[in-house]
Amino acid sequence: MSQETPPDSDHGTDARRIAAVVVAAGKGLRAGQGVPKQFAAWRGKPVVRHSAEALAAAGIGPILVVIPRDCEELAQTALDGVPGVRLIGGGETRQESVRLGLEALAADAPDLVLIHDAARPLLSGAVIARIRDALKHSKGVIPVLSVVDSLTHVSDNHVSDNTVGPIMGAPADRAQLRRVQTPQAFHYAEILAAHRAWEGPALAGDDAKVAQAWGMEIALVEGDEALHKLTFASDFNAPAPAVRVGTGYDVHRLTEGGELWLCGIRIEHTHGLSGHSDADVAIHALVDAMLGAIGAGDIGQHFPPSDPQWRGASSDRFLSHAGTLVAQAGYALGNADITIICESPKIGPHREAMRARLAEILGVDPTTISVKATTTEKLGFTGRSEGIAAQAAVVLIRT
Ligand SMILES: Nc1ccn([C@@H]2O[C@H](COP(=O)(O)OP(=O)(O)OP(=O)(O)O)[C@@H](O)[C@H]2O)c(=O)n1
Ligand SMILES: C[C@](O)(CO)[C@H](O)COP(=O)(O)O
Repeated sequence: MSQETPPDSDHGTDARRIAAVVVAAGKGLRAGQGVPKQFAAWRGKPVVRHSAEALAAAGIGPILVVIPRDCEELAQTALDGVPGVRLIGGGETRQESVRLGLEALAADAPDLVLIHDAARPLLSGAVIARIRDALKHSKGVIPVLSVVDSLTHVSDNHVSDNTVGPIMGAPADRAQLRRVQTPQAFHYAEILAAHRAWEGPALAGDDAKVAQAWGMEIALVEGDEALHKLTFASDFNAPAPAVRVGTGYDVHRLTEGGELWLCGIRIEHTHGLSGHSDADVAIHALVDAMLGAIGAGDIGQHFPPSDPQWRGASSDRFLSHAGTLVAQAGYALGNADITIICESPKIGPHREAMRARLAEILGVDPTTISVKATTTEKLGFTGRSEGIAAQAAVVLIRT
């Protein structure tokens, strides 16, 4: 394996087609969840949905999710609505499940493929970006973490002969060891050939081993402690963070005539805000802050402006959807602080009605919500009354 590759900054320029295989065909027995662990709820949604959404958000597709052959209904429910997902039956071992997933991509072969364990839900955009950067220079890339503890062989719950280090009794050289994670990424044609050719043990370990046996050199990038593989029941009891924070910002253009909606109430004014929905800029900023706090993307992902069903829609619906997602993720609104930036109308006379309306939509006490306003001293687009901007910050408390 080669040395850890530093990320570069222009991974966005790689135009090669990149797909994903998410292996979710294990039994997940050690987790003891009643259903295979990848379909059990974890931090507000099924385990497998976390990484499928992260891959979709990174523009990766199709996403082949390899599932146990008797779990189609569970998998469909768990992954409902995630863009680019396709389901396929898996095999007896992880290696077989990976190979079946790769074979299923062959009819419309991508250039690159990410192979990921469904059991590793916290897949960040930063890890995906590091892997994609390294793929510009390498045919195979895996995320790894350093080893900080000593390693030993055991037998009958006692330390046994040391076969880890080079010398009897000597500690293993941790500088030469790494903990291996997924996604592991490869040139598609080559990893498919490697899996087809694999004649090693049924429990291959990981795809890097299969690729290495086939003669591929594998580059390393920094992994992520959060990308931990959920394995035992205790992994499902671990509490989510007690507090989460999100921010949102939005702008809409003022046009003569039309309706002006702010914080869910209609305000009489010479101008209205234009947009695909009712253009309630303050609610949109608040929705983005709430979605941001639970890592659920942004308002455009949930209600695409290109979708005609949201034309003229009341933003109340967006806010109540964000409230539902926050509750599903296991959080409640601690407080929200909204600032509306405009020369006119004056917000003060409407402030209490706005707080009451937002509180009503979210089912919270109005004291939870603050609505403030400021001008920009006639400077900029808000100063020239060309548009209204709003920003919001929220704190969510674990329920
Ligand atoms: N035949 C198999 C075995 C495993 N996996 C997947 O490979 C990943 C890593 O496997 P592991 O965490 O060991 O899961 P299980 O084998 O399901 O767990 P257990 O040993 O507790 O039953 C998981 O996402 C799992 O669903 C798979 O797709 N097909
Ligand atoms: C691929 C892997 O996640 C790398 O750490 C790991 O090997 C998969 O777990 P398994 O228990 O070996 O299936």
